[in-house]
Amino acid sequence: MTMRDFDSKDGKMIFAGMNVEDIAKEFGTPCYVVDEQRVRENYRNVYNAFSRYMETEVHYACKANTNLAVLRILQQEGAGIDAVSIGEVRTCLKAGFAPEKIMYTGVFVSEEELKEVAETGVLINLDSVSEMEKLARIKPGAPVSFRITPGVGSGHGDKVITGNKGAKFGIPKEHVVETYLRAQDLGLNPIGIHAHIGSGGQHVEPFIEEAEVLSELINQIGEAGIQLQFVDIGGGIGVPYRPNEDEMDLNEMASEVCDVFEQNTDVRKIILEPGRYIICDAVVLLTTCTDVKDADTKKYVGVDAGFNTLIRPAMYDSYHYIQDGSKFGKACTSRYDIAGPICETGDYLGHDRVLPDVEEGDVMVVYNAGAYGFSMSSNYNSRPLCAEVLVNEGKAELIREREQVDEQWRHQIVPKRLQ
Ligand SMILES: Cc1ncc(COP(=O)(O)O)c(C=O)c1O
Ligand SMILES: N[C@@H](CCCC[NH3+])C(=O)O
Repeated sequence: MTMRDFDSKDGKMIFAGMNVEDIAKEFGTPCYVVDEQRVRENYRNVYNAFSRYMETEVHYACKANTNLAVLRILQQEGAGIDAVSIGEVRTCLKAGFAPEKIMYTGVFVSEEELKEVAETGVLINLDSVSEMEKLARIKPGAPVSFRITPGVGSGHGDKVITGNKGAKFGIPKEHVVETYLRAQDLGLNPIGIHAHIGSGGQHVEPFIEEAEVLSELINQIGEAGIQLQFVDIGGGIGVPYRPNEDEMDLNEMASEVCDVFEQNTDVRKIILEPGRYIICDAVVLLTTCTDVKDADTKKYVGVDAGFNTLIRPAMYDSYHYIQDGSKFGKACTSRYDIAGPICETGDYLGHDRVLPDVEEGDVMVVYNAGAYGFSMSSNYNSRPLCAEVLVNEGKAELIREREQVDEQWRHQIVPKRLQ
């Protein structure tokens, strides 16, 4: 499979059965639009690929997108949750996830946050020795697992690789066994092991290497007298962002990774934490062309979404395919940079894109916008956070209202003497 693409009708793009221009007209732009059925399919793909081989739990990494409606859909599907903050834990509890379905994996966690998380009853996946010692005081006897640093990394760029030696995440693999024994001495109950090698990996091999490292550690921990109930290989499954890019073979990944655990360990339960794979291609960002500018050396399509709305191109130089949803399938005649309304030269959504003759008012569609799109958006330049819309069976519903400018003043205080 390659990148997901869409149908057209009368020159307009059809997303999940709806004309993107109609959605833009009804809800305004910029707005993120979620295809409910695709979220469900993506979840089922991961679950079905792995559950053929091992007892499987898919914990959606909700940092990718924490919209409550998206969380409800995944809760209905039977997903669990990977949460990184007390905010994410509370949001998922609000969405209806039972505490037993949520695993918390923080990094550099404050004692205050750890206490709050412990009170909710979710499983805590410890990231450091200090966090372990704190939790042993806060919640004696608590079941725990540990995030380990496997020395294997993979991802779409350096900024999102997490499993390499020296990374800020996890317990270095050389100290894993002593840490499990210490946890036991402190009265904690270690029941699992976890690693996450990075985000956006497109190759199976690093996941196999990760499984090999985890298997070796599971055995060493077993020899030290601690039998673990599950192995969690984290998230990181990439998706194609470019039209001809191939998808990583999920079935091959599942078969090879599970084979490593089955051949080498007694652990029969696997947890996965995909964020991107579940939500990325289920969402498009709609943004309206506000201006077409000829700037000597290049032409710009100016749009109403900048890096305040989608930061990935500016932050990681990430590629997002972009089409003119108002002239979908029409002959491409010009080359443009697509740039937003933020007062920074680095504010762009795409460089050098060949498109039909774009006109003001056209609805531009940014593909694969579901993962780390809205969840990384900001108020920079005092721009309100955008709307989110859910589409199902040809009907669109608002799932997040567009923020208003005055809502940005809510938490600010001007001292009396300055009033
Ligand atoms: C611990 C953990 N699990 C899962 C994920 C989800 O990663 P992805 O969205 O690439 O699947 C992340 C983010 O990189 C993470 O830090
Ligand atoms: N935010 C990154 C992925 C990192 C995930 C969190 N560890 C992205 O947009 O690709």
